[in-house]
Amino acid sequence: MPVSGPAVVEVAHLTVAFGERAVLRGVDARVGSGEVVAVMGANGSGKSTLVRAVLGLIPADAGQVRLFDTPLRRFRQWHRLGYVPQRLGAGSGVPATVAEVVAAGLLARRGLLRPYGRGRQAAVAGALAAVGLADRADDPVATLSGGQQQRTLIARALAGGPELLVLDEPTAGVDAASQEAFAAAVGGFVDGGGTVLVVLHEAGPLRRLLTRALVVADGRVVHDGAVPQDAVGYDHVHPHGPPNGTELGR
Ligand SMILES: Nc1ncnc2c1ncn2[C@@H]1O[C@H](COP(=O)(O)OP(=O)(O)OP(=O)(O)O)[C@@H](O)[C@H]1O
Repeated sequence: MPVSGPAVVEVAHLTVAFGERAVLRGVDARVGSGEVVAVMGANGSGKSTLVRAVLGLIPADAGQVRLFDTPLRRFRQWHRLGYVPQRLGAGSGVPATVAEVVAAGLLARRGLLRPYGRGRQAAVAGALAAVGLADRADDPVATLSGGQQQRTLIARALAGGPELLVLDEPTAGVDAASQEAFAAAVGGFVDGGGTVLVVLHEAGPLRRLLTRALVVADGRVVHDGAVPQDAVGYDHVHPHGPPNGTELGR
């Protein structure tokens, strides 16, 4: 693989267990500046756990995570990251508009943008335009389709002007129009020099943007390199190979 830019995410020997059950078993991974890296693998293989541990949302049992060359425990520059979780917490009961949800993405920028200032409004409008939802700004988010709600979350992540976007299965169950709008928004982010770490079942509309794929199986990275042609996962991932630590296609 070509050497990428300075490390944005570095993971070494990362181990996470829930109770007795090890879900990540010594994962090593690196995402360089400007890369668009997919994390692929079967249901339950540990993909979400990996990105959540990278973000410090769940504690690691062993190993190290560095973000922007800083150990996770000392990392404070959260405005440099945008995170889109698997889905909008449904049923929060808060009747927020699309613009309000997106504005929440600016909270990490507190102090840089005044609450109701023009800079803030422009950041919200720009992020909504990037995902093709400019005309829905004032609608309650609950009235949007699932795909449009997912785009709202991406706009929220983009609004703060992050350098790294972390996306967890952003296109799962999303209609084709939203998938294309999503791919265009990520493409614009990447063209502007952004770095992306994205959990995916299949490359789908992001394929042209992906620079590399990490395939996770049973808590280990079993492939780090070219993006697989087919949906990865299920039981056919490398069924005849050695049980762990092996790279596909070499
Ligand atoms: N908070 C938790 N407590 C206990 N077990 C968990 C927790 N989070 C995840 N797990 C378990 O860890 C394993 C890996 O889950 P994870 O969500 O990382 O998988 P995934 O590869 O992202 O799967 P999917 O493709 O279905 O989203 C699963 O067996 C899951 O049940």
